[in-house]
Amino acid sequence: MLRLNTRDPGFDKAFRRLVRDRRESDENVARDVQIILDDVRNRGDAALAELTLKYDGHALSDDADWRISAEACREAFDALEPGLRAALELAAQRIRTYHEAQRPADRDQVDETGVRLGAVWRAVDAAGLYVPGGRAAYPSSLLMNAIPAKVAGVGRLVVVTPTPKGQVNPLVLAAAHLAGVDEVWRIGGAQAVAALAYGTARIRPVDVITGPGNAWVAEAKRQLYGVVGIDMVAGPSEILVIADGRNNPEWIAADLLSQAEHDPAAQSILITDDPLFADNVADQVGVELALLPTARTATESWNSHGVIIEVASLDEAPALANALAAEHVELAVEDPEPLFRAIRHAGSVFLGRHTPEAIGDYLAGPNHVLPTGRRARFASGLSVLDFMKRTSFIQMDEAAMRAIGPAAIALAEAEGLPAHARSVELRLGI
Ligand SMILES: NC(=O)c1ccc[n+]([C@@H]2O[C@H](COP(=O)([O-])OP(=O)(O)OC[C@H]3O[C@@H](n4cnc5c(N)ncnc54)[C@H](O)[C@@H]3O)[C@@H](O)[C@H]2O)c1
Ligand SMILES: N[C@H](CO)Cc1c[nH]c[nH+]1
Ligand SMILES: [Zn+2]
Repeated sequence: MLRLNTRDPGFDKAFRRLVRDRRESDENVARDVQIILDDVRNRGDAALAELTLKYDGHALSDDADWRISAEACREAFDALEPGLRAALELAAQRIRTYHEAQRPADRDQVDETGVRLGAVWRAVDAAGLYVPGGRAAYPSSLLMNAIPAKVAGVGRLVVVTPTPKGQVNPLVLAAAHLAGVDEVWRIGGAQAVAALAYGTARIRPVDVITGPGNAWVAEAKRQLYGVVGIDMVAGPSEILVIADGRNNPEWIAADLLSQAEHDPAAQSILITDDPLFADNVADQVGVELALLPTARTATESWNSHGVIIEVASLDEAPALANALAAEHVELAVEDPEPLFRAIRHAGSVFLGRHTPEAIGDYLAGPNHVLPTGRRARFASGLSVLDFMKRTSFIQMDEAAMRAIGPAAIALAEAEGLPAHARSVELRLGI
């Protein structure tokens, strides 16, 4: 864990390094991913089977090894223990309600020159939904992917999720049934993203790939953008907690570890104006790590990427947070509003002492698939719009052409494109 103090002379340099380390993508991962993508593109299912055996220890032999049937998903849902079923249904209902409000409106208007113009929104035909499953299984990510896709009106929803050592997570299947997913394939990592993008003999390609994953998954999506659409790059989790000294250190330590336990590459950062509180949180992290079943991953993450930054005043925090542009930002203070107004770059913000990030992971309503690696500077969390695209339209009559056509002719001639000019002139009888 790295301890910094904004009053130290070396702070600016150390902070710049911290920011730079988050921005740079790992060259080794990029190279390995490119090899995997090429392999799946060239050899299709044979490459998928080899890579799945290599990385997941799962043999893809008969059909049931490849794909989970709709019936198996329904059976998993029917077999759910009532408490878990109620929790899953509550999460689905809250996520659906939140995302239904994101449905965009079409535009259709006639302007003052008589030109009709506007835009219509249409869903993509097929979406590939990545549901992580390496270290842990993520039924919550299935809901976060599939529900906005359904709300958008996507015709074909294709889930890919790894089943390490052949172990299928029943809650993922139950969530697939609840959300109305069409296909569930037992593949993961960069190879699954490649299969969705290029298609194979077994798997038909999709138009857009969404969802979170580890460094290999995130890099695969990044490299395949253009072959398919993607939501954004949602890689190893990050949390930045801005907390004053009046918090319970146990709560804040748990919040930091809630993201550290996802991945050794995850990052947890605390910014506080109280040095004693900083010490207490650091101690508490040690205490909680000793009790955590996920301690191995969380310890690696905290030791390699954990940071505590002491500031003279919390007024310094927004500038630091904006430079880090973290996936999640918690504002653990009495009145979070002034800090919230100053946070410009964050995937999602959690306001006040009683709003732990983990509640957003499961069922608050907003999407938990969020940009990482400082991409919150330009990207947003997954939404209904990621499954849709906008087609603009224009309709003219003769009068409208007389009003704006001559300007088009002038511009076409200025660009040296006479066929463009001619196509307008003819309609003006020139
Ligand atoms: N940003 C977000 O919105 C968000 C949301 C949820 C989860 N996450 C992140 O999702 C990730 C889940 O990771 P996970 O590993 O548990 O599951 P995962 O499904 O993302 O990755 C597992 C796959 O990674 C591939 N892989 C593992 N090691 C590899 C290697 N050395 N070379 C090539 N491929 C390799 C394998 O193919 C394996 O199937 C975590 O990083 C978590 O923080 C992010
Ligand atoms: N924190 C993750 C996003 O970075 C989402 C998640 C799912 N389950 C638990 N957490
Ligand atoms: Zn989480």
